[in-house]
Amino acid sequence: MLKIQNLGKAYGDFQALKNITLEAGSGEVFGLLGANGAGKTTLLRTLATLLSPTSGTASVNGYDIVRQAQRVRASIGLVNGGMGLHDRLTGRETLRYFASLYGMSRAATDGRIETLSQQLDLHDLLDIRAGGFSTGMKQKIVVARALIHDPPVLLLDEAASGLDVLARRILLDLVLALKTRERLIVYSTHVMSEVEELCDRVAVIAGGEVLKVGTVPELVADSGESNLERAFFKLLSEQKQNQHGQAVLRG
Ligand SMILES: Nc1ncnc2c1ncn2[C@@H]1O[C@H](COP(=O)(O)OP(=O)(O)OP(=O)(O)O)[C@@H](O)[C@H]1O
Repeated sequence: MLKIQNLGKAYGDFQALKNITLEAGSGEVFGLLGANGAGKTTLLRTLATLLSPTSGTASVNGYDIVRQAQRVRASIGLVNGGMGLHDRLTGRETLRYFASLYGMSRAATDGRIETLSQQLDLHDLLDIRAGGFSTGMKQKIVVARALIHDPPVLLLDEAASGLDVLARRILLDLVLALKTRERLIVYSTHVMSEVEELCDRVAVIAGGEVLKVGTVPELVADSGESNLERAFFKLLSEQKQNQHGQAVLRG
């Protein structure tokens, strides 16, 4: 479902992603765990074909992110921090508008809205204008909007950041509700508890590199530490020591 091989992305001289190699399959919630600036957004935006890689390859749902960008876009839903809702449109109008961008018929759209409404409990907000939504309601419609075309891959980039405690709970419950055998969910965050609750496997990312991939229990056990946060910081300090060692060797 997702295959990334030696993917690199440079902004000018700055290498934001370095040789990322990862695989994830349908049915998984796959976490990208990293501090601010680790490269999570760059990676997700590259997979979403919004940025071009400068080296390596990746495929999403079997489609190459460079050569088959249109097909990749049809295969993904992307949720990032920004809500970007139009205050004057109701929930239903928002979803219909996005469905029209995907070329969906009215019948297919209304069927899909009904399915999403049941899955994500949207009943209360379909016929209210977004201007009157709570943050939690907005979050629900933003996730529904990303899923209107029923993509097999959902990319969530720090989707819970900036949400109040209630909206955050709604988002995490949505992710759990959306987990099906047919769908891959990639969930980027810097929050350990979100990874512990949601993710089947996680890639720890720092300085544009993947430091380790595994389940939370595997990462904790391999580190010899007592929890994910400690395991995470140990990986980061090992990376720093390696970089320091390499710098010394280079003289
Ligand atoms: N357009 C850009 N030009 C130059 N450098 C950039 C650009 N976008 C991001 N960067 C740099 O690339 C690195 C990775 O940024 P990125 O936003 O991908 O990280 P992140 O893990 O998503 O962090 P955050 O959660 O803060 O967004 C950072 O050092 C950032 O400053």
